[in-house]
Amino acid sequence: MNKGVQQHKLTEPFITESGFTIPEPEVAYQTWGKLNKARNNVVLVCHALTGNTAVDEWFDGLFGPGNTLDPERQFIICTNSLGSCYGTSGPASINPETGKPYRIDFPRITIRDMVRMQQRLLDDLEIPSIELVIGGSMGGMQALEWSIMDDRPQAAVFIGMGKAHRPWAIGISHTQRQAIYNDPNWQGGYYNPENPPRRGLALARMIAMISYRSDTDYENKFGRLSQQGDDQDQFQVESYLDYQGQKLVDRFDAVSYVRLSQAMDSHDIARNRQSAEQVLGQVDVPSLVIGIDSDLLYPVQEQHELSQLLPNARYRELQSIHGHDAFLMEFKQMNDIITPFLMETPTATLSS
Ligand SMILES: CC(=O)SCCNC(=O)CCNC(=O)[C@H](O)C(C)(C)COP(=O)(O)OP(=O)(O)OC[C@H]1O[C@@H](n2cnc3c(N)ncnc32)[C@H](O)[C@@H]1OP(=O)(O)O
Ligand SMILES: N[C@@H](CCO)C(=O)O
Repeated sequence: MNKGVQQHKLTEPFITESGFTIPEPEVAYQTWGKLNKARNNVVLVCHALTGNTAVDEWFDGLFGPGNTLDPERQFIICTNSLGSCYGTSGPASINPETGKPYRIDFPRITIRDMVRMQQRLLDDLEIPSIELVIGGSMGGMQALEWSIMDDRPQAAVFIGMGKAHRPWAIGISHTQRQAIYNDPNWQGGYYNPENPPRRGLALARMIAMISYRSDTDYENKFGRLSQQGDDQDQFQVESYLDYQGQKLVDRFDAVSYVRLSQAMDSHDIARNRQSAEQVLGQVDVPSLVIGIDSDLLYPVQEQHELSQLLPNARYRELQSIHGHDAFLMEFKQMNDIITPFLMETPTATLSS
């Protein structure tokens, strides 16, 4: 667990959209800066699929005076998402009924469940207003649901996602889950904890890493260069993907990966509501929708569409060879785009 992570036990059980009760829900979170007297200088950052609460590590370039995240002025908070494996209730948490980790018995969850869990934490922390909610990818899906489900956000930034997970992204998620299910160690999700489905999870990450980057990025990084592998010469890109797969296996839980990717597939702001036009048409929060010109997973048409459906939104684009993951890398461009938006947004603490 990262230094600075706080564990918060919710007083009431948490019931998922699917009707499953988590009797002793916990939320892990981290904060930076101080809450002001009016308690309205809160910036809620929502992390992506395999992220954790350490915003200062994976959004480090957004921190600093005059940047998007400024702990001198803001109270920045990030919770580990429901279903993840960095401290918030998820498949690796202990099921009080059995005394063992839930694993595959942890239910399917949705992006809205994640938001409802965060709402409960912010209620307990007595936070009445959110100056800014921001996130990319799965984090952007949560930020968007926040702006629909809660009237606390005063401004919102959505990066690299759209109003719903489209079949292209669902298909890529499905392929990754199949890689996990097809690992002989998976055993329908009831695997021996000593023998988790490492190869399946590694393969899932490799597939994902192709969808997160771009042809130009890989061409520039690797070309057709080879290097010595375990038993033979291999292309550098092969070695890189093997490495990335292993790196995730060393830090992530396979069932969390399955449940979080299913949650992303559930993302559809129109689900069990009115049409997307009607739902988004009612969101009057000043919003910035950021696309990435090389994003293969969530192409910029999705962010254009979102910005057009939100009445108070503007669209900006990152120019990057890095593909979808650019939102975790192109910090200068992001600050240059986001800080003017914040300056023009009449939120309580920025304009005072
Ligand atoms: C507990 C935790 O740490 S959680 C960390 C939080 N993680 C997140 O929030 C997820 C979001 N982060 C990410 O997705 C990524 O870290 C990103 C997008 C920010 C950056 O991606 P990276 O993987 O660091 O960058 P990149 O694609 O250039 O890969 C660099 C790594 O590949 C390795 N690599 C590069 N070329 C090769 C090769 N040919 N063969 C083998 N390995 C290679 C590098 O040595 C480097 O290794 P390191 O990560 O151990 O330093
Ligand atoms: N690279 C991100 C996922 C892309 O949104 C992560 O590992 O969380």
